[in-house]
Amino acid sequence: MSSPATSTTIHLSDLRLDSACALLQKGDTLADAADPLAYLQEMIDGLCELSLKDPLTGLSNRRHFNTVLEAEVDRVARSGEAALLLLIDIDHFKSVNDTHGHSAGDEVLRVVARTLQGCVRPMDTLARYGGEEFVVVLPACQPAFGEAVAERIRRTIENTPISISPSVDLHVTISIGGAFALQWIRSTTELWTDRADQQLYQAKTTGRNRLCLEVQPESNVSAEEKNLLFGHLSATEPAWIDMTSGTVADSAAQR
Ligand SMILES: Nc1nc2c(ncn2[C@@H]2O[C@H](COP(=O)(O)OP(=O)(O)OP(=O)(O)O)[C@@H](O)[C@H]2O)c(=O)[nH]1
Repeated sequence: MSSPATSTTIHLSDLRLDSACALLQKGDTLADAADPLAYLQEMIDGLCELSLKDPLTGLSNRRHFNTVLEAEVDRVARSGEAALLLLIDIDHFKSVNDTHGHSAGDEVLRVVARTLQGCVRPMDTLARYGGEEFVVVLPACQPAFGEAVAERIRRTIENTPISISPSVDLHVTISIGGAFALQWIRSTTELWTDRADQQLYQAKTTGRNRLCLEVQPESNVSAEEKNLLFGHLSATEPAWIDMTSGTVADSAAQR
């Protein structure tokens, strides 16, 4: 990590908890900085970012993703809107590491992450779930749209060359498993993720480089029951935007 006396820029990739603690304990180091308050603020911002982001790819990390997914489960239970969860796993990634080395593997992960980010909407949350696995939650996502997006993601990765050296371009494929949230029902992030994971397993075992989406489960809640469950909320809730059509709708009319 560069000395604060010479530079106030935090290099996140260099930031380690022990070095951050050492800096905080060393009062004279901060006093030497050109602007100790700005330096400290920058360090706090950097630590916050570290706690939310995966350092290799810059995507959200699994912890942050779980928080977003919890909120989405709540939203779907209240609004009955469709939402899709996709688990995305690079096929035979171990052989990339084994054949080309770990740093080539890291580059593949960075390029896949960037490419995936380009395939989803700003309102979607994409994260690195671990190792060579990524996850994305798509709020306000009707089944036909979800399938089209997932297939576009699969095809885009397949067609993206990944340069790991001046003379070597790699192509990788991904398997995708997806499941829609249970509308009107307060489920859990674990159950939702498990359903998507079963689909990913299906995609892997039936040949890889494919997409398996669970058929969206029918809601058993009748219109009358929805009114009983949520009718009392409509008087206090503001109008909201239907993200699928872009129209502003009265929340009561959606139920
Ligand atoms: N370069 C690199 N490799 C990683 C990282 N995290 C996990 N891996 C590697 O990812 C590989 C995952 O291998 P497997 O779980 O066998 O999966 P796979 O080879 O993709 O096979 P399938 O998923 O069945 O298609 C392992 O070799 C891990 O070491 C990372 O951050 N960087």
